Amino acid sequence: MTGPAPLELPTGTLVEVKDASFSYGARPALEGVSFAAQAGELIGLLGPNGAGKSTLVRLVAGLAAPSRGSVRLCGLDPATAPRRAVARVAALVPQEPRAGWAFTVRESVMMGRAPRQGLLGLPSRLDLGAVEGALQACDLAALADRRLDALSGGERRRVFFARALAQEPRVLLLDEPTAFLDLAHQVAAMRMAEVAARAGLCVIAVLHDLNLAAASCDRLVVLSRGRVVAEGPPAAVLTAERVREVWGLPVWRGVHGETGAPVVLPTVTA
Ligand SMILES: Nc1ncnc2c1ncn2[C@@H]1O[C@H](COP(=O)(O)OP(=O)(O)OP(=O)(O)O)[C@@H](O)[C@H]1O
Repeated sequence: MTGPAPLELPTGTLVEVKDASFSYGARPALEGVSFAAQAGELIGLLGPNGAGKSTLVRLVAGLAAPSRGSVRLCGLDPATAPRRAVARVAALVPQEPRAGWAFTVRESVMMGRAPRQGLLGLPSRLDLGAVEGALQACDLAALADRRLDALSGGERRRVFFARALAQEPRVLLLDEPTAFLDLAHQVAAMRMAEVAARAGLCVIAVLHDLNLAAASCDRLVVLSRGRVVAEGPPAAVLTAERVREVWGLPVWRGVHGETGAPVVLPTVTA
């Protein structure tokens, strides 16, 4: 990665969710979920609509607290730790990030530095370097002075990714990083996630494209109705039986001739 490297790379388990449950009012969204994620791993979080993927990401980011069980993020309880402390270890790119449309790309990426800046918010050399590194890593240098409202949807998603990188997190949480992207940019987004993981970050990405997830991720975690129903390497997790069970869809399951990754294709049309 040409972007900013964390100063001290942690190793081992960075995210640990133990027996966590969460409900929105009376409606359970997660029930007894356990999983752990390590530094250097790219994990794909899969499951049908409403399975609880975004809710799990919100628990890991500390935006909600489990009603039962526990969540640890780099040794912190993310729901009760100071937000600045959480933001120094984890960056979340939500499905629909909030954005100030009048800001330029560079200014938006600089916002990722907020958890590391002093009270006056004046950018240091480190801040400027991190921002330039993130702009380069996300191929945004040529767009740096454009306003966000003058970008395409796909370009804007790259800005949010760059803002998260500029934050220099240990854990990168990506909620549907490939949504609304064309095929080439979907692949580019997953490549950026892979590069971040190879640089030592723990990357957890919510994904709907099973084939893209299988081609990119080290490990897949499948949620269904608020529970983890499978976890492991893509080839072990993405069987035709499991896809039929979890997504309710019969599929042909093959293996990519060049990469060896599993490939699934629906065998029925709507
Ligand atoms: N703010 C909310 N208030 C009430 N219920 C909610 C809220 N957000 C999510 N839910 C419910 O919680 C469950 C899990 O939702 P969640 O968004 O975590 O699923 P998801 O797997 O991310 O789905 P999708 O793939 O559609 O984004 C769903 O039944 C959803 O309707």
